[in-house]
Amino acid sequence: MTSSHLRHADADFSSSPLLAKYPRHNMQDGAAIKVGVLGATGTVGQRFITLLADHPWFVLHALGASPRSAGKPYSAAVNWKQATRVPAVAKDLIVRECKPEFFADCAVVFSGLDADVAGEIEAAFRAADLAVFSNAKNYRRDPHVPLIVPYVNPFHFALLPQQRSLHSPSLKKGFIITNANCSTTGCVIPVSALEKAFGPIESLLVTTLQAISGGGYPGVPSLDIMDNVVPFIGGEEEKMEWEMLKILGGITKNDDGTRSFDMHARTPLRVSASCNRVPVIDGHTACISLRFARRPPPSPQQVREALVNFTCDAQTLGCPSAPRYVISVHEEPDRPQPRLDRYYQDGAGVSVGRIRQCQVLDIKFVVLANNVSIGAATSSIINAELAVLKGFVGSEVEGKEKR
Ligand SMILES: NC(=O)C1=CN([C@@H]2O[C@H](COP(=O)(O)OP(=O)(O)OC[C@H]3O[C@@H](n4cnc5c(N)ncnc54)[C@H](OP(=O)(O)O)[C@@H]3O)[C@@H](O)[C@H]2O)C=CC1
Ligand SMILES: N[C@@H](CC(=O)OP(=O)(O)O)C(=O)O
Repeated sequence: MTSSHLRHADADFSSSPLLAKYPRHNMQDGAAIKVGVLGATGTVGQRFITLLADHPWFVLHALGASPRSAGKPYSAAVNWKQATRVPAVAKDLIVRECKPEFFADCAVVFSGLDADVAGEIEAAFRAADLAVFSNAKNYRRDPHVPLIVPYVNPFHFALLPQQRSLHSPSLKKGFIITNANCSTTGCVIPVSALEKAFGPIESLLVTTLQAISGGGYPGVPSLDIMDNVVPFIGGEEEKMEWEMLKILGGITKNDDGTRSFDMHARTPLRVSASCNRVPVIDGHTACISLRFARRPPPSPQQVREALVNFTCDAQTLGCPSAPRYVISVHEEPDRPQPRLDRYYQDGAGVSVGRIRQCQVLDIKFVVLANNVSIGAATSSIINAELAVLKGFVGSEVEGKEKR
């Protein structure tokens, strides 16, 4: 085991010819990349449809949902819950069953499938050599599947060639990439910014206040959540505790030439999470306290500056869905708040406030992230944009050579 640990520096695509092929502005007709959405009628699926309707590179080509919805035009199948109307590009598309043959022309397939069915369906799509970007939890722990938060660890794309070659039979274009649990995503973005600025974080305690939409539609019954807080979300705490380690962890090159995720190659972090459901429609809040490895730790003012100045590859490379600013830092003592801050950067950014000293660990603060946008659909879309820029989409060769 061991040897080199890959870091952000490995992800150098600044000279990629694909940047010239897929510029920031809209592409000419015919050059767009056809995409499909599985689970298109759900909470996350509807956010995909809204975001993809105006996407400069991707064009909606095929939609899938359960056999209950299949065969109907999208506008008839969906129980649309967005403030805007069903986009014209989607409303007349006939919803398909989630079978690879209906998506064969798609270079990218986004999945907002219910986790009860995502496992088998996503595996079938990958086996059909399709590139799948999933929101579901099923493959997040898979040792060959990158768990990517686009502002944090795009260098984990380096595992894709191995996923393709170890698949039986080996794949030319297909793979599965997952994004993280929505609460994990909101937390790991500021945490990675602090790690980048001040080095490893040793311990992290987090208490979440999670929106109802996190449970999909219709989710928690109104009589359970109105006038109430439910101090349990099945499986959520465990996911937050290990997902952060996989995301912040490194990649180890083994003696036999294969690569593995190594949770502790880059971080000594230990996480303890307490998760609560609250009567908020969208936007997960998390109260975080953490301890840095370095002594003395940074001051609250230094933490503030590091968060304000955070930038990432998705921005500098020109991913069209990357926000201009990733982290908004509030000085007001009563922010962030879900109702006021969940649409920061159209839901693609996160809001941080109440940065102060912690009397037990080092620093504490509050973070708010839109669970349906950066917590789900927006992350998948930016991951796909990064995959295009890295040459992993629609290409058998380029992705193997660029990392
Ligand atoms: N909501 C959120 O904030 C987040 C959700 N996620 C994850 O994203 C995924 C989707 O979540 P969400 O949108 O909230 O869930 P919803 O329950 O709102 O939507 C589920 C989707 O799956 C489809 N579906 C259900 N059964 C089948 C089947 N047998 N075959 C094919 N499709 C089926 C539904 O289609 P139909 O309408 O026809 O029943 C629907 O489109 C889940 O895995 C969830 O854990 C991840 C991060 C955040
Ligand atoms: N469980 C989260 C949303 C979600 O679906 O998470 P996951 O994709 O990790 O199962 C919530 O209820 O807010």
